[in-house]
Amino acid sequence: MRLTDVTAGYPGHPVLHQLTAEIAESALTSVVGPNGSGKSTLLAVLAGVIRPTAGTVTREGTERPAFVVQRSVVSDALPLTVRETVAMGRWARLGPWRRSTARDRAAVEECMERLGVTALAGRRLGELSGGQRQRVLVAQGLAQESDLLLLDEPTTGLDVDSREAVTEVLAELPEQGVTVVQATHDLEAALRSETCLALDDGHLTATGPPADVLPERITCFR
Ligand SMILES: Nc1ncnc2c1ncn2[C@@H]1O[C@H](COP(=O)(O)OP(=O)(O)OP(=O)(O)O)[C@@H](O)[C@H]1O
Repeated sequence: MRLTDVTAGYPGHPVLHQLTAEIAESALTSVVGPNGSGKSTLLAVLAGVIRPTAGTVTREGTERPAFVVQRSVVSDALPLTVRETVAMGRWARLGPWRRSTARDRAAVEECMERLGVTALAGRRLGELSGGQRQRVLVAQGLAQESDLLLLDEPTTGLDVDSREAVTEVLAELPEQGVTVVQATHDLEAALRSETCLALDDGHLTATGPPADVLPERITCFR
């Protein structure tokens, strides 16, 4: 996936400025940088949610990207159970009658299992703690089985065990042919990635292996 001279943002507020970057296929990439540097905006551009006002984004895959947003974006009032929320990840794959198959149901159970939320399957999303909800959203993203998984701060606010579990799952996906891009303030998670893209004020300031990119940017992590 390649971005060439991409300028993008919000009406009257450009955030990314002529950004050129390459995202390796079947690899885990972390986007790092201070608050407001444009990480979420970059993910939204990669997801196709925000269209660049200039420049181009090219990608080989044709599958719809799976985009896991920050948990704060999801309303507490949604009357959905955990299982129903994860099953929403299958919607794009359902046939014309919107009927789920045994394969769909198995994928939902497997993703809940991988994220350790099976015991919560019947609970309403609004009743969960922030960390539990975060894991459910990651499970929904996995259930889409896209070849491109984009995640906005997937480990923020998780306890140590949950953080490690999510980081482990994300690190395994590239072996299965999935390109994973996460925006993160989690140093451990960034260290597990193959490549880091560092943003500052909408500009790409560094790109390369974590050992090269992270030491000078340690203040971006909390
Ligand atoms: N919906 C919006 N409308 C207008 N401006 C926005 C909107 N969302 C974000 N911005 C602005 O765009 C800039 C980049 O925000 P973005 O959320 O991409 O940063 P970020 O690096 O993800 O930050 P954080 O680490 O705090 O999540 C900020 O100046 C922010 O105020």
